Amino acid sequence: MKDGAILDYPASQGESPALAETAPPHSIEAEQAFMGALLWDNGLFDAVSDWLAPEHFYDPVHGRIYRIAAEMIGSGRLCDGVMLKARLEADGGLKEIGGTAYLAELVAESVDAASGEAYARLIYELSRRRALIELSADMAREARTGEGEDAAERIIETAESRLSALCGASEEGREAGAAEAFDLALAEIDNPSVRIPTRLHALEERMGGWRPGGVYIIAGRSSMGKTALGVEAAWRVAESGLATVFVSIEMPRQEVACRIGASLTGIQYRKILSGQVDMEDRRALRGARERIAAAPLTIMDVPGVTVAGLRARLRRWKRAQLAAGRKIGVAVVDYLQLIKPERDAGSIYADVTKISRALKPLARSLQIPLIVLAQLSRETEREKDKRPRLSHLRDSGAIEEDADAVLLLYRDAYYADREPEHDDTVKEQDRKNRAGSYEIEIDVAKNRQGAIGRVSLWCDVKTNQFREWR
Ligand SMILES: Nc1ncnc2c1ncn2[C@@H]1O[C@H](COP(=O)(O)OP(=O)(O)OP(=O)(O)O)[C@@H](O)[C@H]1O
Repeated sequence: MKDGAILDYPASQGESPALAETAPPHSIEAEQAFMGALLWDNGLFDAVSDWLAPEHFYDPVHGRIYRIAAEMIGSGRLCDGVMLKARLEADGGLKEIGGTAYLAELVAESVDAASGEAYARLIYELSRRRALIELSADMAREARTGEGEDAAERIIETAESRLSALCGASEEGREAGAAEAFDLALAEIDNPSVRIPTRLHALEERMGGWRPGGVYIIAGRSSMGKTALGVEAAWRVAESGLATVFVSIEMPRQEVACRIGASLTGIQYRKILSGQVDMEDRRALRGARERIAAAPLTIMDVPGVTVAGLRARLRRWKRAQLAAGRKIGVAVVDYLQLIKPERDAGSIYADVTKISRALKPLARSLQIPLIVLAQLSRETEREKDKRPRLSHLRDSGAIEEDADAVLLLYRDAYYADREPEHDDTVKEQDRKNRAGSYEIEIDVAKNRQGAIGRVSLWCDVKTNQFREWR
C-alpha cells in the first residue's frame, strides 16, 4: 500500500478528524488495501473466507463490495474491477459505493495476496474490538436502567453468551490433517484420564467413562429413579476429587444435598427433609456433612433456566473451578424438559427438539461430559411390557439424535407395587417378590462408545443408595 494513504474516499463516507478520534478502532486503509488485493488476486478469498465476513468491515461500502465479491468468487466467477463494475451497474449499486473512480482506485491500490491476508486479519481483529466496545456499552446501559430482581443475572447471561459468540468465532473451523486428528484419538487411548470414570462397574464396562464433550441422556418415566441415578453419578465423580456440578431445575438444592446425605448414612431422605431423625441419625448426618464438604460438588438450583443461562452458569462454574486448581468432572442437569425455551418454537415437541439440539454444542464448547436427565411420556406405559425404548424418547422430541449415549431406566418394583393383588397365592407371592426388589435396569439403548445392552444395579430409592447388582 502507498504509505498508508487513504484513497479518495466517497464524500458521504468521509471521516472528519474529530470523528476519527472518537470513532471505534478501525482502519479504512487496511480495508481499502485488502479490497484492492482481493480484486487483483481472487485466490486471496480462499485464505480468508472461513472467518472474514462482510459485517467485519467498518465501512459499509467495503462490506457491500466484499459481499458481492464473495458471491461472485464463491460461484466460480472472476471478480476484478471490470467485472465488479459490470455487476454493480447491473443492480444500480455503483453510485452508492462512490462510482467508477473509487473502484478504479481500489484496483490501483493492489497489494500482494500475503499482505492482503495480513490486512484481513487486522480488519477482523478491529471488528472484534468494536464488538467488545459495543458489548460493554450495552452492559453499562442495561446495568443503569435494568429493572426487576434478576436484572443483573439477565445482563450477565446475555453478556456471557455474546462474549462466547465472539470467542466461538475465532475457534470455529479448526482444522487438522487426518493423521493429526488420529493422533488425538490415539492420545485418548493412551491417556484414559481423558475419560471420567463413572465408578459404577456395570456402567463403566459399557460406557468406558464419561467423555468431555459427550452428552449422556438418562431417561425414564416419572419415579423410575432418574434423579437418584443423576445424583449418584455426580456424587461418585465428585468424591473422586473432580469438580462436579448438579444443576437442579426441579428441586431446591437442599433436597439434592439431602439425597447425598441419605446415600451416605442410609437414612431415608424424606425423613431427613421432614426432620424425622433421632440423635443417632443426627450424629451420622454430621459425619456425612464432613464427607460432603470434602468433595468439590456444586449444586445449583435454577428454576426456569434457558440453554443460554445454563451455558453462562456452567462457563462461570468451570472458570472458577480451574482457577481454584481443580480438575473438571461432570455436569448433571435435572431435567431436560424443564429447560425453558428461549423463544416458543410452536409445540412442546419442537421446544424439546430445539433444546436437545443445543446440548451437544454446549457440551463440546465447555469440554465437559453433560449428563442430562429426561422425562418420558406416558406412552411408555400403554404396552404390557412397560420397559422404555428409544422410540419413546423420539415421541418426546429428537432427544437422542445428538446424544453420545442414552440410558433408559426401569424399575419393575414400581409397577409390581401398583398391580392389583392376585387371588392366586403363587402369583401374589411373585408380585410381592417383584415389588420388594431393589433392581434398577439400565438399558444402554444408544452408545457411541461401546456396546448397547441392559445392565442392572442395586438401588434403594428411599435412601438414594446404589451398589453393583449381585
Ligand atoms: N420413603 C419413601 N418411601 C417410598 N417411596 C419413596 C420414598 N422415598 C422416595 N421414594 C420413591 O423413590 C422414587 C425416587 O425416584 P426419583 O425421584 O429419583 O425418580 P425420578 O425418575 O427422578 O422421578 P421424578 O421425575 O418423579 O422426580 C420415587 O418413586 C419416590 O416416590
